[in-house]
Amino acid sequence: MNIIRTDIADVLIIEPKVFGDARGFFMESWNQSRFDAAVGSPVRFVQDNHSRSARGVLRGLHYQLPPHAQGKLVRVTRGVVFDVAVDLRRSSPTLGRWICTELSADNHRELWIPPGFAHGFMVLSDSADFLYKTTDYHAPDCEAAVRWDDPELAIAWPALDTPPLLSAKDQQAPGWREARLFD
Ligand SMILES: Cc1cn([C@H]2C[C@H](O)[C@@H](COP(=O)(O)OP(=O)(O)O[C@H]3O[C@@H](C)C(=O)[C@@H](O)[C@H]3O)O2)c(=O)[nH]c1=O
Repeated sequence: MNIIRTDIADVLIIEPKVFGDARGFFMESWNQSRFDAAVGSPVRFVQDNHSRSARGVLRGLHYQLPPHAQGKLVRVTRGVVFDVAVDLRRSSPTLGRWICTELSADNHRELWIPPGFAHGFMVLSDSADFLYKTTDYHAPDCEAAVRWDDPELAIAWPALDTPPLLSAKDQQAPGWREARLFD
């Protein structure tokens, strides 16, 4: 597997080794010892999630606060998404900065987003299956969100021909200035 360090410390792009043959392909989508070595410390995942979304759906920007902050290892098994992680760590030199990458069934890329980040994605294909592992359980009382289009964050979302489709919750998400940060 190939590890790409990003401009934000601790956020990693992972490219698994893909073995293609006449039948199709094989890859290890997660290998604990290699993954832990790349991250530099042991990571314990407790939940696997799968969502399906149509073109133009935007989910985000989401996070859970302590004591149920989540690290997420995210990937796409059908379609293409534009994926974003925003640094919410108060003491980080990159607080308020974001990184983005395209994740697709074809590029097999995975993104490791440690605890302390908001995460979201926009679907660029007709449909996308989004799979991710999390380091803590879903805890509705700890859920938080930041507006996807906050002007201060200025995330360079791809332009689509229609406005993105958001959940009611995401339409009411607070702006960056009101966002709860991680100490
Ligand atoms: C996230 C989650 C949701 N749910 C339920 C709650 C709700 O009824 C339904 C849909 O939830 P949401 O609208 O929050 O789903 P969604 O907007 O897909 O939320 C996800 O968005 C991406 C960007 C993330 O980073 C994830 O951590 C998660 O927040 O699923 C669970 O049961 N377990 C979970 O872990």
